[in-house]
Amino acid sequence: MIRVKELSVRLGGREVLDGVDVDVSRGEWLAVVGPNGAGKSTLLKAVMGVLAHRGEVVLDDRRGSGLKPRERARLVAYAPQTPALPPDMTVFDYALLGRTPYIPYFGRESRRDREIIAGVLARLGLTGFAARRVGELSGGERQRVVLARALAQQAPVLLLDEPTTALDLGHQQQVLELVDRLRTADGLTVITTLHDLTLAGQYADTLLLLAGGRSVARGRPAEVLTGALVGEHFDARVMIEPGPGGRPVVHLVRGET
Ligand SMILES: Nc1ncnc2c1ncn2[C@@H]1O[C@H](COP(=O)(O)OP(=O)(O)OP(=O)(O)O)[C@@H](O)[C@H]1O
Repeated sequence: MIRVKELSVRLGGREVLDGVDVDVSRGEWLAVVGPNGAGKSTLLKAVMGVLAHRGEVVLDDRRGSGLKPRERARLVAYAPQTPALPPDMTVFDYALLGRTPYIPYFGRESRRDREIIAGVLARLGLTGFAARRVGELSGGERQRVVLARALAQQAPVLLLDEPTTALDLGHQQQVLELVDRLRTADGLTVITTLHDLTLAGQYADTLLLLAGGRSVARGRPAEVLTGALVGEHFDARVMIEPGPGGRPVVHLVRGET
């Protein structure tokens, strides 16, 4: 579904991604993990086609560079880490922007578009927020609204940049479970960046560990979340043990005092 070959991105005179390969099958969930500045967001932006890059991005057998904006928006939905939100827009109208690729030029949204938005808001626990202005929301509420816009696109590929950072424990679980349900029910292909390594290991099929713009490990959660790899690339002292379903749980270990 997504094939990335030899992807390199140069920003500020520096290679921030350097020859990265990614293969994600239809219905697969890939979590991109790595330390701050590793290039995770850059990878998502390049796959989304909003950053100049070298190398090849193929989405559903089509070269990413050949897609027109509306075609791309029907194929890939992207929820950025820190989007600029128009503060006076209502939650409903902001989520409705996700339907733009389906609304005719100079046309209006259909009743079906409005039903889809109502459904997405309900699934994210946002029904009561529909008439609120996005500038008046908390960080976690805003994050769910950004996700609502992406889900409203009903694209077969979902790129989520740190979808849970501002969310409390329950909402983290709600959002990741929802993405997982959509993936299994509708066959969505998902790439998320995630700082929480335990969550990444619990939900994703495959992990890609980036460090310094390069791919340093790729595989099943237990193959990537090892003490050696996490210790080396995050410069962290951790204890890793098998959790639910044998998937690893990563604990930070306090140093000697
Ligand atoms: N517009 C830019 N100009 C110059 N350098 C940039 C630009 N955007 C990003 N970078 C640099 O590229 C590197 C990769 O950034 P990126 O946002 O992809 O990292 P990340 O892995 O997502 O980090 P984090 O975990 O902190 O979100 C960083 O060193 C960053 O400073």
